[in-house]
Amino acid sequence: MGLLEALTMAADSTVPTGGAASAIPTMAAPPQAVLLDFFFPGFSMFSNAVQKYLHIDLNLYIPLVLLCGAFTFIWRYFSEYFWGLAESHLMSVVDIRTDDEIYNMLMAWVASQRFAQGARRFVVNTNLNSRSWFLWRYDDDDGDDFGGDEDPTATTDSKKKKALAYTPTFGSHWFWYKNRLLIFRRIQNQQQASFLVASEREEISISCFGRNPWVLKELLHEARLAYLKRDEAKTLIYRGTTKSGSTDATWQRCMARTSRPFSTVILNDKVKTDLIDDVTDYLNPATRRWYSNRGIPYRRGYLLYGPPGTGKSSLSLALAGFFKMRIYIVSLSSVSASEENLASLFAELPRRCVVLLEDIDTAGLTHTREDAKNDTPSEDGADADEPPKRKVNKNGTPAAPVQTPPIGRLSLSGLLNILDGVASQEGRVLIMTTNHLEKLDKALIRPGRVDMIVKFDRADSQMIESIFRAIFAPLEGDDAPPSKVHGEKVVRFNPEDEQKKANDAAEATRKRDEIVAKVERLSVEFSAKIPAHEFSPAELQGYLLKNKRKPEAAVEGAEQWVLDTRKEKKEKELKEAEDKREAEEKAKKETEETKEETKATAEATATATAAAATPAAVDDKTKPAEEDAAASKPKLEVPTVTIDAVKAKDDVIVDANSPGAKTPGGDSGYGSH
Ligand SMILES: Nc1ncnc2c1ncn2[C@@H]1O[C@H](COP(=O)(O)OP(=O)(O)OP(=O)(O)O)[C@@H](O)[C@H]1O
Repeated sequence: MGLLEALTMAADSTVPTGGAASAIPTMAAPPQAVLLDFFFPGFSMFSNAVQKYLHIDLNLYIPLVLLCGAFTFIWRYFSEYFWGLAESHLMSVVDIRTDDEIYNMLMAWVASQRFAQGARRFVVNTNLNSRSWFLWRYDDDDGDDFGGDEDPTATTDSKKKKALAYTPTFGSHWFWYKNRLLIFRRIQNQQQASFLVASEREEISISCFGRNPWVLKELLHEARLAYLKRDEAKTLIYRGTTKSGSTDATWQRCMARTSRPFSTVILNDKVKTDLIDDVTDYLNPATRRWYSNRGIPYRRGYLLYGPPGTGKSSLSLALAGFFKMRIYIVSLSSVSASEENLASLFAELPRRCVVLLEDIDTAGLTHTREDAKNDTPSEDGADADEPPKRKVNKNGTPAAPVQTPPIGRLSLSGLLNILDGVASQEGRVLIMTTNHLEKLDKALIRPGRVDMIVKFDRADSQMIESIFRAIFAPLEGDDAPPSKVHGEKVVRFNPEDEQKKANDAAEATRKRDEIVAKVERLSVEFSAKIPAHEFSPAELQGYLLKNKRKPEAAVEGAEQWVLDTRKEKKEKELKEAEDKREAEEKAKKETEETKEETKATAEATATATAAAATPAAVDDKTKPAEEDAAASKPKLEVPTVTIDAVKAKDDVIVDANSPGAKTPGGDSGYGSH
């Protein structure tokens, strides 16, 4: 017999169909059964069935069940209470914020621990970092290495990127660290805003027994060091941006690039050495003391100027990589570069870093706010907020026509305040870049703000040769043997193999020397075909990269490339000039149209005002005959309508003050008029 049938029969036996009789079993049922039936509908039916077929009286066990429930409840309540007491009085706890970089550091550390890898329930990620957007590292050159498992099916190249990281799931996880028992707790906070993704809603803490939190601090320190070690050979790049949907500016970590060696930036050797020496001296702790003893602000500024694509940004990145500093980049021509934003960005800068201010010749800095309002560019492009002596034309040349910046954008005085003001962090290396040195105000590049100016130029013949060599000369690691494939057998020592390896190495060196000699010869040929000081290194690099495995083809096609590029540039210039002319004409036309519209509106308003004043001022007898004629015309013309509207409005005002008077729009007085 099925359970369902048994239940039905039991129900039939306890619930007779008769009217008054149906009340008997219910009344006979013990009060505890009634109570249980109330909380668990159908319980008495179930217990009757059990008693009938299994001969077990569940009613006997009810007190036991209730006792267990009460005990569990009390246990939970008291354990939570005592645990809370213990936590607040006998334990040390560190809470980790998910919107801070320490979250990334700690999670990377946790993922590499045995307790995390052995967890039976865990969270798996390919990217461990906080989903808080400004900590999100979406563009790292190399994937993160968490010490997680590699995907055996992945190709060798993508293996690192696809590494999986395992972290314990929500709850408390106990582990040993330096012979101390610690608890890693991960809680999902449901009360936070629902639009936040899971990892933003989580709360993380680590606790230890004892009132001294030294072990927690040591753990955090270790996690931080391990995290920074991973980025050691990289240059961390931060960009100043505004959060989407907000006006607050903040630094967004956008990349961790393998540091660019200084040697790969082609520049006069002396300039490079001077620059490195200068920065080395500046970063020396003794120099800092020297500055502070003399009350001189401890800052150093560099100005890199030259045409686009000549290596200004590359040098800044190489410099940051060389000195193992983070680089913080803001483009002053970006929409978000307002005075407020820049001030808050500068206030957030760390103590030791490189700040790269790109495009400082941007419109707002060669053009004052006052000018922007009046739309009358200053004679020399200097800031009106500056003392008059700065307004004198600096180099005797007429200032280049400047774009009017939108009101509220960065002004020169604003930038100077930020660079010198309290918000500007001492100890940073400031690099400013521009394509137009002549546009800059002297105040911006005076010593103290800019201590060294480096000129970048289009490639001369030596640079052309160097660029050619940089692209085609074989470098260490260019053709490295493929890394060991998963599961490959370990090769045992064999003298014959060793001899073969030595021969191969000698052969490779000979071949390499041959290639170097060939590239050397071709670089001279290439340089002879490219006119000096006409093309930027970026343009040359672009051309050579198209033939990166065919140096001979690159040399062969050089003359044709020069002709094509010249033609292209000419066409581009013509098109730009044409576009500019069209834009100017359009703007002029629009201005004229606006002027005409304004004039027409002014005339209409004047006529309306005059007409409104006429009835009071003019005597009935002297009313011109045409006015009568006009009154008989249908009221369709614009000025007439305006007059009526004005009159009607006047009536409304008068009416509103005289009780009982009617207002236009019917008896109610409400409506549109
Ligand atoms: N002097 C140089 N040495 C080596 N590479 C260079 C040099 N100049 C330019 N390049 C190459 O050209 C590209 C663009 O260079 P980069 O961005 O540094 O130029 P830039 O002067 O900062 O340009 P812009 O003024 O437009 O910002 C890079 O890929 C870089 O490798």
